[in-house]
Amino acid sequence: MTAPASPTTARRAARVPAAYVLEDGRIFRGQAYGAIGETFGEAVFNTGMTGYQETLTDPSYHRQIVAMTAPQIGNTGVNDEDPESARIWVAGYVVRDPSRVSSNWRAKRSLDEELKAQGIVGISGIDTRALTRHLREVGAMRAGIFSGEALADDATMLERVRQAPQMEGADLCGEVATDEVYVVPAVGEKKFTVAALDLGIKGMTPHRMAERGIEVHVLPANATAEDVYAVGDNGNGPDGVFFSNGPGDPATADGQVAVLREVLGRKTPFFGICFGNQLLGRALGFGTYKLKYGHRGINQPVQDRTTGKVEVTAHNHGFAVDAPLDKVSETPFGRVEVSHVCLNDDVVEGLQCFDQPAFSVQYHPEAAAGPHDAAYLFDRFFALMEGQRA
Ligand SMILES: NC(=O)CC[C@H](N)C(=O)O
Repeated sequence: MTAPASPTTARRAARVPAAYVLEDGRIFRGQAYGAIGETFGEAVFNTGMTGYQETLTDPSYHRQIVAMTAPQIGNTGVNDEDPESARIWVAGYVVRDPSRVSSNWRAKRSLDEELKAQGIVGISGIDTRALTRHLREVGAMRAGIFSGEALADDATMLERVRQAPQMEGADLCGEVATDEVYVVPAVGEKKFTVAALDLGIKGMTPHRMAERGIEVHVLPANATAEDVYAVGDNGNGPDGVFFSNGPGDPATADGQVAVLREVLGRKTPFFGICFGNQLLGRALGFGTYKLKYGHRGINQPVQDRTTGKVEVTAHNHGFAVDAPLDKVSETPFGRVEVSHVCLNDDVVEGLQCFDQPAFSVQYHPEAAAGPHDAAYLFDRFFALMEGQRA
């Protein structure tokens, strides 16, 4: 009779080799984590030390393979309260050291189990510092994770990665948004009604509005201006319009830009977050461009140029608005200023219209996960609607 395997031996036996293959030929080898198989997406990294559940379930990560720079992931397991949507959206997951123990009073299962249950292919045991430095130097690019039967010789895997679609030019918000309209009721007395275009909305966003007395009607990504103005009491249309975060290249979202131009033309109060900021930029006539490796994390310094204050903020974006920082721009919808800027790299992080009740930010005031410094932006939206009603 053989002695029972020690936990260490059992773990070793369970290890399945895996490879993380980048489009430029760099290969990291590790072990399968989560589901076994193959997956493709854009290689990006997230610097959050916490909030992995919110990251995994953020629809903006659709078609991206996310590497966590925090060395150990999974410590608090998975609960049923923190997801930002009904499923995990990342195309693949890359970690250094998966926690062997889930320890939290809210934990229902381990992260490994959750990744497996949702069929998310991941890899662990790779040098995520070297990976991140590489992506910072060379830029975000296509990648693939291969394990089990999918693990092949390097040339074959590389060829498969190079056949995957690029993020630039990808029109993805329709793939993650709701098909049906739904309503998030105001908490307490209802003060305003907002039509929110779901381009990949995170659950916390309507919640932040609802807790301020706003009833939020969440509309599919392909909603028309007519659909937007059908929201609200007595046929008067909504008190405000909101455009959410979302995956893909904002340059592809022509339909939504056309809707937004109609909203601006009617001077309805508007607030946009992330993808919504990029679309406000486009509606005003600015371009958007792909950043070298993007901003993804929960401690990015942003300056609110109207108050001079610096906020520590949550980010998840790979594209940005191309607007001048040093002057007020004249646009078909009046004067506009860059209201917020990232202090790491001077990327546009917010737009403020002067002749329109409209503004937007590139980062995440809903803070899920992340610091709450930017919560005042929901109050600004509320105040805009109050001003319009007065
Ligand atoms: N979180 C978002 O809304 C991301 C917007 C866009 N997909 C980008 O990567 O820049």
